Amino acid sequence: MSTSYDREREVALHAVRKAATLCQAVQSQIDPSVIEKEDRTPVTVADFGSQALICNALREAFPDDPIIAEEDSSALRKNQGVLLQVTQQVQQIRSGVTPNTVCSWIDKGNAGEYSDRFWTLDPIDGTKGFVRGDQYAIALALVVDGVPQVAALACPNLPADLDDDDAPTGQAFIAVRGDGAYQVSLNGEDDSGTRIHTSDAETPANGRFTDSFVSAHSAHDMAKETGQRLGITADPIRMDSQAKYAIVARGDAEIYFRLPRPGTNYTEKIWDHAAGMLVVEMAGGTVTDVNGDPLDFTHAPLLTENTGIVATNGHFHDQVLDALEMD
Ligand SMILES: Nc1ncnc2c1ncn2[C@@H]1O[C@H](COP(=O)(O)O)[C@@H](OP(=O)(O)O)[C@H]1O
Ligand SMILES: [Mg+2]
Ligand SMILES: [Mg+2]
Ligand SMILES: [Mg+2]
Repeated sequence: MSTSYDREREVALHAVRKAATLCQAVQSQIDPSVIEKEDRTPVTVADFGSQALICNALREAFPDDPIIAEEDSSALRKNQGVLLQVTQQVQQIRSGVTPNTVCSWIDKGNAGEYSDRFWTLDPIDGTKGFVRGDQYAIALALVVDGVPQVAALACPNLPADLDDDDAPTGQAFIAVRGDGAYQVSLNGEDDSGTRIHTSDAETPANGRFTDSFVSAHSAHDMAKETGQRLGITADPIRMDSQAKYAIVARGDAEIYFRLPRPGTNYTEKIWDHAAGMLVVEMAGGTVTDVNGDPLDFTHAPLLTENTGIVATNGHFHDQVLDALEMD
């Protein structure tokens, strides 16, 4: 029996659109008040505000669904000035909300561990890009029995056409397993959007690959050498956030490499990949780790069974894995 996820799709799209409005308002300010977390990574007013709005929207629509999200309110409760800023931003969309309620909405995202049906949320993916004024994403996915089924990926700074400087920016990517992937204007009223497909290139040669803007997040040298072995001559498209999955899904690049840096053993987080992976798969692409294994979401919040990520247009995935020459 197939399950319809129409309501989940609608709620997810609406929630990421509202969160994007908040993020755009914060990004237009000069100082987005960065806090450093205990792991020394940055978080901003917009990360917290986005998580509060989306968790509340999910709480209202699906009160029984756990949410595994990146942020929690502990750093915020210790910083009343920033909490006030977050509350003011959330009030632009949900008037009258108090700081305490904002914190409780954020912490609705702290389900922490795997269950048969849960949402996973990255309220801002690519916070470093967000702070720089570059690409970032708001990434929400519903995972059922360990498999992402619904994805809403908002990319507020992504142009409709990467090669056109005048193209309008602000896209959302929506995918439901078995039902294709769609690009929807972030700021418009149309919820259906346009179906997207990965590139139809049958060989990687002369294609393009994308990897992280931040060299600490993925081995740039290894990606470049692998690209050269595959006959790719174009410069990599270095970009923050799951916007990388989006550009593979709509055919602007053939490959996304996220390669572990030698000597490090970082474990990827589910919210950095669940939504993007589903968008690529439903656009015709393939996503595995560097060993060719499928991403395993049953160890949420971490992808403990996987090492690195490779996403391709789906036409030469094995060839790309072979070229990686991982030992
Ligand atoms: N050493 C590391 N290796 C790989 N990914 C890392 C990392 N340190 C942090 N990250 C993750 O990389 C994400 C950003 O990816 P990208 O470089 O593709 O934009 C971050 O998401 P957040 O920005 O949501 O914290 C964070 O979860
Ligand atoms: Mg982070
Ligand atoms: Mg992230
Ligand atoms: Mg984040």
